[in-house]
Amino acid sequence: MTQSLTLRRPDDWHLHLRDGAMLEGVLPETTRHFARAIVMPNLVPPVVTAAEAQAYRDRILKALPAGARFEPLMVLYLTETTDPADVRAAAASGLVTAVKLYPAGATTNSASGVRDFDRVRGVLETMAEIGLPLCVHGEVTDPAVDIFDREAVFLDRVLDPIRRATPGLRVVLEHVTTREGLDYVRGGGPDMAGTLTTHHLIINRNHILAGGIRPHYYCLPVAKRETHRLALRAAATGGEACFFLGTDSAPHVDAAKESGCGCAGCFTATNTLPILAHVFEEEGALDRLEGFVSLHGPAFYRLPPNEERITLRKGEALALPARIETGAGPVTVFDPGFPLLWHVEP
Ligand SMILES: NC(=O)N[C@@H](CC(=O)O)C(=O)O
Ligand SMILES: [Zn+2]
Ligand SMILES: [Zn+2]
Repeated sequence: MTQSLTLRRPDDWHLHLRDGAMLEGVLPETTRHFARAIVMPNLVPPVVTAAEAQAYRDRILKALPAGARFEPLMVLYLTETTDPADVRAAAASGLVTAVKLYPAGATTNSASGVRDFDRVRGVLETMAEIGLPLCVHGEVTDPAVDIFDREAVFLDRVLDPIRRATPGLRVVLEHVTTREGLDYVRGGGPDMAGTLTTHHLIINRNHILAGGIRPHYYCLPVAKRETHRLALRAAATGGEACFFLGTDSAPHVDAAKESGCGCAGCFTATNTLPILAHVFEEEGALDRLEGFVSLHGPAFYRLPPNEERITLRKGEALALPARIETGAGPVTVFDPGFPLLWHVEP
């Protein structure tokens, strides 16, 4: 029985760090285990221009805990007025690693996102030309579409037309939650990838709604039926290079989650690796964990994998805090519902 596992240091290909006191509070939770992260730009106001990405990057580096080696990979928030020349320059200088598409109104802080996809055609063509990936929040916002169907409908109505109109565009379908999404990524060829979150491997929609409403399990895209969760687990643990970890760790203070209109987002930075080791062990796939957390992502983003190693060891159940205290307020850590026997060696 495997009791310890050494891997290249992982990266997180979809992370929310926020800003200010929240950034300071959550950043150590990620830098403890991860070498790099794709940092989502949905701040208020959003990170739209290269100059804004540079300033945000500086704030992240300033907030790093002493001794931490961590590289934030910056992302521009795509708006209908984004300037293709600014995107081109930001990519050429190495400042940005991707551009993020939020359909306007789809999720937290997405009001400045895209309504009319014809208006971003020039930016997308530039990105296809220079090979800069587009990270996509894949849900339609049409109020007539049931919230559980919004990802599947997005593939047909929005993503497929965009990809057909923009040959060569490299796309990451973020936080895939459905079989339809998985199959779309699998069929998309070498320019298509998908990130999978930690929490969608653990919860289905019953966990949110049965026996009482659980605001800390509410995120977008919302968790789907059990059949989808099982398909996500198979994709994560199956060794397919088109799938890799993007935790979508999305901190909100408890008061904003435990509310009459609670915010979407699960905070998983603290315990993602112990949870994933548990899942991969359950699936008899511990030998594939390194691919999922440390190799497939860099390969898609055309970056070298990390040289540093971490060791996971199985032992006594971890006593992790149920919430972390930040200067912005307490943030509840995602509860996987089982004891965590794997821990990352310090
Ligand atoms: N995933 C979430 O439920 N929330 C994210 C936004 C997002 O990634 O869609 C957030 O910023 O809080
Ligand atoms: Zn999203
Ligand atoms: Zn996110």
